Order: sequence, then structure tokens, then C-alpha cells
Amino acid sequence: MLYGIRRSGLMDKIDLVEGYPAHIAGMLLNDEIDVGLVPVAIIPQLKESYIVTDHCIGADAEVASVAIFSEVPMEQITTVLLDYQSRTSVNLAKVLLKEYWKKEVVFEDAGEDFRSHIKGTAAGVVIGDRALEQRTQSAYIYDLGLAWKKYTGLPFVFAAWVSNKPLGEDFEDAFNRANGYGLHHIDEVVADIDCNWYDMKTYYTKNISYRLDAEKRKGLALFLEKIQQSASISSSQV
Ligand SMILES: C=C(O[C@@H]1C=C(C(=O)O)C=C[C@H]1O)C(=O)O
Repeated sequence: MLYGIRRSGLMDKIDLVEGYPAHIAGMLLNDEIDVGLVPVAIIPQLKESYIVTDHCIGADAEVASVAIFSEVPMEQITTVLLDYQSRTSVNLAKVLLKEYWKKEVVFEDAGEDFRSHIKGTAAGVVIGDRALEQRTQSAYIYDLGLAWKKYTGLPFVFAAWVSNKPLGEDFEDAFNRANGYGLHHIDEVVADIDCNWYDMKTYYTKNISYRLDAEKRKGLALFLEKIQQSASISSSQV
């Protein structure tokens, strides 16, 4: 999607900031940016929120870059380290561990070097490029896109373009078109990436599903319902 934005006339009108998902989420919540490709889990925390464009970072089954990684099988996991770069997948892992795998574990917010602590019965949620690398290192990989699909029958949305104020129809149309442009040039995008861990053509064409269609919106609504329910349960327990 960034490929299209960088090549569009919009570059004269916007400042493009890059960062990992939790960082972009913080900037949108603090109103330091107007729109961001943010983890959907933060939508309930925004005073005002609008999903813009028909595009998202979603998956209809295996996503490959978001998983619980472990040296031991699920039955033996006792602790799950939570990737500091994530807001959606750490919540998705909590929902699925409780409802799908029916497991009680200890969750720990992890720091930067946390991947070296994934050992023994301590598993870890890892997202992004580091997850693609972790796939070559962990004996057990529990793909969270696939688990969600098996559990709910629905696709999952990890991130969407969300604004914290109305952006206007003209901007939204141009922004939508710019996003779509990149999706028609995946071969060029793949040619520019050097990934030793995973086939990026497969990743961009088979794992990630970009269209924010009616099924994805259903999956998104169900996920937001579940995390809001668990937030209200934990606050009523305080
Ligand atoms: C598919 C991915 O999903 C990402 C996961 C996110 C999260 O867990 O908060 C946020 C944005 C997504 O782009 C990835 O990073 O590889």
C-alpha cells in the first residue's frame, strides 16, 4: 500500500511517517497523525474513529507473519511473551488461548530482546519480519490467522487505515486509489525486498489478504466485541 502512496500526487499534501504498529497506534491516539495503518485493537480507545479505504492487512487463513512460537507443544506452554510492537496480535493471542485452545497461561509484556527468551515452556507472540525469521527457529508455530479462521470461520483484520477525524471525500478517494495502485504492482514490491526467511511473493499474494470486504468486516466486528468484553470483565474485577 505504501508503494502506491509514495508514487501518488498525495505526497505533496501529506507527511508520511513510518514505524512499527504499536508506535503508529500511539501517534494516532495522541493525535500526532490524522490517519494511520493501525492495529485494529486500538479502535475502541479512539474518541473518534473512521475506517478509510477498502484495504487492510488481513488474512483469510495462514498469515505467516503472526504466530505464537514455542519450543514445546501448546499443552506444555505456561508463559506467553507479548511482542511490544503489536497491539492487535497480542490481544488476538489472548482471545484464542482462552477460547480456542482453552489454556490458562501467564502473559508477560516483552522488551526488545524477547525472542531470545522464547525457550522451554515460555512461548512468544512475534509479528512482522521478525516472525518470518522466527519461523526458521521455533519447533512449534501456531499461526494466529489460521487459528482465528478455524475458530470463527471468518477472515481476520490485523490493521486498517483509521483516521481520528473526517478527512473529506476527495482525500479519501485519492488515498483509496493510491493504496490500490500498490496492490497491482506486487511483483515490483517483491523485487525490492531481500528476505532470507520466506517467499515474499507467497506472503503478499497468498498470506496477506488486502480487501476489506464484508466478511473481513464481520471478522473485525467479532474481534472488537471480544476484546471489549474481556476489557469490561477485567475492569469489573479490579
Ligand atoms: C501481519 C502483520 O500484522 C500486523 C500486526 C499488528 C499487531 O499485532 O498489532 C498490527 C499491524 C499488522 O500489520 C505483520 O506485522 O506481519
